[in-house]
Amino acid sequence: MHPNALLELAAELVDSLLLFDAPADQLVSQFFRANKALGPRERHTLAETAYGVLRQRLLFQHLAQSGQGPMARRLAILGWVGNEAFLRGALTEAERHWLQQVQSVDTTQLAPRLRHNLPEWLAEPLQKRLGEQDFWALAQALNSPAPLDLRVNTLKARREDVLSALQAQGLVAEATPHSPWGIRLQGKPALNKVEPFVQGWLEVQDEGSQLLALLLEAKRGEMVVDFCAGAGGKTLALGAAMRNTGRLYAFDVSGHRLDKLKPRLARSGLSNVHPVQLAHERDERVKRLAGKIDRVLVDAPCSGLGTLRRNPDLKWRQSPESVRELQAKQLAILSSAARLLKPGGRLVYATCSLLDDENEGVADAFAQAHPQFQRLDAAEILQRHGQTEAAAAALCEGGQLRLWPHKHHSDGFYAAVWQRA
Ligand SMILES: C[S@@+](CC[C@H](N)C(=O)[O-])C[C@H]1O[C@@H](n2cnc3c(N)ncnc32)[C@H](O)[C@@H]1O
Repeated sequence: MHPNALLELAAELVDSLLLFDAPADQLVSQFFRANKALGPRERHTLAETAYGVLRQRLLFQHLAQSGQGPMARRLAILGWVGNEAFLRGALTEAERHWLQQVQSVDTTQLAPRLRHNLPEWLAEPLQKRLGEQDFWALAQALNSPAPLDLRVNTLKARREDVLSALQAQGLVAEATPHSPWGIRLQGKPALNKVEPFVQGWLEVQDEGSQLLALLLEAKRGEMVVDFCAGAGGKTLALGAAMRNTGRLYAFDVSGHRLDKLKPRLARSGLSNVHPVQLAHERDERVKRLAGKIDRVLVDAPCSGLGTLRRNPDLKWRQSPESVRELQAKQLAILSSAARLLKPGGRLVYATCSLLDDENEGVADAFAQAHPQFQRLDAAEILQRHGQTEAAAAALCEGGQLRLWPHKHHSDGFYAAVWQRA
């Protein structure tokens, strides 16, 4: 494709993402469906360029004030991820001159908001919690692309064997440091051409997300509920940990998300999973199972701000109001899900948010209202699964799992664990 045609498409995509009327990944998929002729390399350039603009939106909008022509084109030029010589082939003489000028701006001297590229309502609590040095390390990590993490389906394969199979295919793969099921791949190979993936030995899953499932320690033959199962990322990990025995309910209010679980279940070889669409968290089907369940995972709907490396649009689509609404929902779901547990049963509350309000805030409010639930130390659980005492402690704060992209190289995650007395 001619460089200018690709740049124009990038500008069109940037324009549509900046309306923020739907999640960026959905808009990108829609865009590719409407432009079927695009090859894999062109798709990569378009998606990464648009995501780059979302990540550094404040800086790029500031720098783009000086140029001419449509704003979206200027933003696409600034965010361009791909061959620079190719980009130059798309630029007019005036644009080349402008780009040279902006590239010489010393960005370290710009206002803080133009350097961290976070909305103030988000930057402020993070800065307060983490202190200057960690805050800037976090901001930098959040504005970088995430690695590709995979989880080995232990029902079908062992991690050592999968690593060898991936390396035999010429891929650079290594075991993740914390999850006993994880593999980190270098680059972004097309997984549908990777044999161990085709065989159902692997699922895409961030290492942190794997640790949330691990904290439940689901066992053979148990009754387990994944209360907010969505498309089943954690359900699949739990089903494999249960060695495909017992009964694993995958609850969710979204039929659309549960529909996405079904083909993944078929690939995984699991037959112990029962997807159930709930009307809401106090659904009759939840009440019928009250007191009967061994383990419940509540991977609550949240702001998703821990996944900004993958979903940079979320920082512009969330607000203090949306976080407040989520907090109330999280507490309602957790309180309802807790009723499912037998005495001695385990409850895990988890989010992929960075904010205390959605994490410790909700867990503390739940704990106060439910004295029959006793806290378990997440670090102790992780030590039972291959982490040294020091490594487990470094993943936790006050007995709760607290993963940060700049420290742990996973998405940001939180989890609290309780046992029903
Ligand atoms: C963080 S996502 C779950 C991701 C999923 N566990 C995974 O690993 O792929 C949260 C899910 O909660 C669901 N949800 C929202 N409100 C709910 C409710 N009242 N009861 C149960 N699930 C709910 C959403 O539909 C969404 O799929």
